[in-house]
Amino acid sequence: MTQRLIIRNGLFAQLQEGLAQTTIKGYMVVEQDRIVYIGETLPEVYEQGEVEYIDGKGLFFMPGLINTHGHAAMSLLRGYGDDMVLQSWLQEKMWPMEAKFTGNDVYWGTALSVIEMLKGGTTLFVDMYDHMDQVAKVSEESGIRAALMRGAIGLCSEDVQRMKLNEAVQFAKDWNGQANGRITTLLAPHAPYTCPPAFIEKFVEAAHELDLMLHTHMSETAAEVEQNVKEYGLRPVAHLEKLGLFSRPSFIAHGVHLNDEEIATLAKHNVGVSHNPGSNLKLASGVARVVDLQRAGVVVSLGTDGAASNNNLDMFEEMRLAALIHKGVSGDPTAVPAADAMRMATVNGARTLHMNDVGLLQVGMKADFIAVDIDQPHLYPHTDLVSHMVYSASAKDVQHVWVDGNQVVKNGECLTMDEERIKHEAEQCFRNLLER
Ligand SMILES: CSC[C@H]1O[C@@H](n2cnc3c(O)ncnc32)[C@H](O)[C@@H]1O
Ligand SMILES: [Zn+2]
Repeated sequence: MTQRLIIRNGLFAQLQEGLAQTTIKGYMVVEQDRIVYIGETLPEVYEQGEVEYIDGKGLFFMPGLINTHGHAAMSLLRGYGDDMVLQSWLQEKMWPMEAKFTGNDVYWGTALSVIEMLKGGTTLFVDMYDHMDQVAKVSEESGIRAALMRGAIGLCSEDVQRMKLNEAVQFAKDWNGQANGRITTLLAPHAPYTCPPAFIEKFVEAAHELDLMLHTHMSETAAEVEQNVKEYGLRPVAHLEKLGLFSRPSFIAHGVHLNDEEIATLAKHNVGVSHNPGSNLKLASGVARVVDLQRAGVVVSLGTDGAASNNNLDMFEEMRLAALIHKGVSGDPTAVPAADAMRMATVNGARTLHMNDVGLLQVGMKADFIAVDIDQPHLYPHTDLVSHMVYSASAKDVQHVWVDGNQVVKNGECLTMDEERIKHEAEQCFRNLLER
């Protein structure tokens, strides 16, 4: 028997570039894990057999948000190191605490982030961390879609580097395609300033062998660019290009400090950029050249980074920041219009990850979508709902969430995770970390 869901009286976001309208009023039909119909009227054939109906009145349906860069377990360190620049934040606050993290800490920290993300409308998240089996386990149990990788910092002996590479490869092999295809794996040398060139080359080699994408932090701060030039005689883009990183499908996090030539190189190799405006502002790293990147043809998506540098995982806030700051820095009010910001948080995330069946409400796509409660004072009048999602809404307005055709959030409550238990365990983990 086909499991069919029909949403009627709904307003559905249409973000395909070049379309005249940004919403359709009417019906959406989902069968199993796919969208099979969207339109103003409902063909009779869909009403036959067993059907679950949802009344979409007062709801705005849009693709699930795609968070293309983060470290979920870092939610345990939210508020632990505020108001610092990247290098001292990492060296003085994050790394000493992370060195004490166990698998149990990563499990509960990740669960805390995943429930925040699901309740806030994120249906696919990218995660780079350690103890990745725990991250995969949370992803499998919660029903979220995930692109996961063991991040490797190479500031250690060659033996430890080898161990980290093996772990990264083993994790990628074990989990790729698991959870009914909801988990995808990648490889991730952490950054050019934490990974010696030979170590990065080994990741590139492994990515070729296993046919995996690569992801890394790059050009986040001016100091990092300067250090790269001093150490290797090249800016980070040329350095990573020389090491072959862009010979694989890849995307970088941040890309704040890029010159014109570097932007052209990223475009040439089809390297995506995960723009993390909240984290870049909080760590005082700067503002990425998003308009120039887009003009050059680079796919720009949005990420939150970890909750310790953001300090939440609200992708609505990232859309709003992206739409606002580039107007501010350019003096051009047309920079990053609302529909562009929403594309960055949805379909561009999918393109960044080379996934062609998520990110849009379109026939044939996976049923990863969310319903936002638009019957709220801050979302009236219903002039332009795409504009409202970017400039006025927040994670708190998300009412229902589906991933892979399964409802995971209903009336604002996560159906797949035990919120009270997660909050309790995460608090315990943090207290225990302080004492260890
Ligand atoms: C090796 S796992 C990931 C590693 O990345 C660190 N991290 C978190 N946020 C950032 C950032 O903005 N730039 C660089 N590195 C970051 C995190 O603390 C983990 O150690
Ligand atoms: Zn990061």
